[in-house]
Amino acid sequence: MSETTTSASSLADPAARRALMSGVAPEPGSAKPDPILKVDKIERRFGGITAVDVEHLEVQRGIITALIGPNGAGKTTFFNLITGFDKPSSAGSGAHWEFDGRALNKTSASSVAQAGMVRTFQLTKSLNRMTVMDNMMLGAQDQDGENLLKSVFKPLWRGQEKQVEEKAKELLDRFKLLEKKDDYAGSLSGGQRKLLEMARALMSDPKMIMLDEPMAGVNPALTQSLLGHIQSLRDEGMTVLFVEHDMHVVRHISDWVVVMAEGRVVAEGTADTVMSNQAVIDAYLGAHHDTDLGDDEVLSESALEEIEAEVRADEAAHEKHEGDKS
Ligand SMILES: Nc1ncnc2c1ncn2[C@@H]1O[C@H](COP(=O)(O)OP(=O)(O)OP(=O)(O)O)[C@@H](O)[C@H]1O
Repeated sequence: MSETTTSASSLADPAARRALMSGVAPEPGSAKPDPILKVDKIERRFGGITAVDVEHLEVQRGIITALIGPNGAGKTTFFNLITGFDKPSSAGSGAHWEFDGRALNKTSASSVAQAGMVRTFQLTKSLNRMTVMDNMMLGAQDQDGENLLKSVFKPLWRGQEKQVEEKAKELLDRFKLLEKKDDYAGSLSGGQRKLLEMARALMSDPKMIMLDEPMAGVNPALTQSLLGHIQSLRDEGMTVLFVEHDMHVVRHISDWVVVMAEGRVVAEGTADTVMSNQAVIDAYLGAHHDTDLGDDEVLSESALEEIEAEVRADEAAHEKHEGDKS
């Protein structure tokens, strides 16, 4: 891990994170003490729709920032734009973004990844047909993976196949996937896929990891484990930016929340601050009335432990049943 990331590891202390962000104005586009990402005038139109229209946004280094907003708010398009997977309509007329002091607006997805800003990718059909290990090694050797992914990752580890394999094994071990390394990725459960997506993104030693809905399709037992992994990454000094619909998750792990609606940043602040903000409530109510803006109690440690115990008991019963049959 780079010096930049480890130097921030004092932020493993929640009090230090609160102190760091306490002076930041809870308003759209507010300045951060040490921003790792700064975005200016980034706009994306699709025909008559303005999907993204972000005037200014800063993401603080070393903490977990959630990007939330109703369906169609522009969150995924924004991710695509800043990671070089899409180009802003405002390119050439003021669109500018820099990561860790380096301008990225004219670079490719591959250069963005090399600069240390890496996003997770969902397992697509061709990735499902590859083993877990091959998913990790994508681009390291002549794998027939997705060309896009290959072009992003290959330059990062050219000529270092042996070390790359060791690193892949270490990460799979960390994410409890090592014994699945020769299984097809398509055979993994929803939660294991999310772990694999995260592990694969970490292959390139990013300074910031961007997760698009890390909890979607994850069963309750793995939710706890995934949340723990995300928090550990932050505690080791990595910056995390994630899109999530589940407000309980957002409340539970975010140090800072950015809210988008109709392409714009409409609010920023701690989870408590933004969820009591009228603009946020209006944005959600306008888009979908049934949104539960979250109550952290639901994700209390004891509730999660109970769920985990239930799932373990279920698994044990299932294994016993299978054993009795054979
Ligand atoms: N390739 C595209 N062509 C046309 N319109 C698009 C395209 N991609 C996104 N859009 C539109 O841009 C807007 C923002 O979409 P986007 O997927 O970024 O929102 P989102 O906040 O990620 O939504 P969700 O939470 O539902 O994933 C939507 O109106 C969407 O229909």
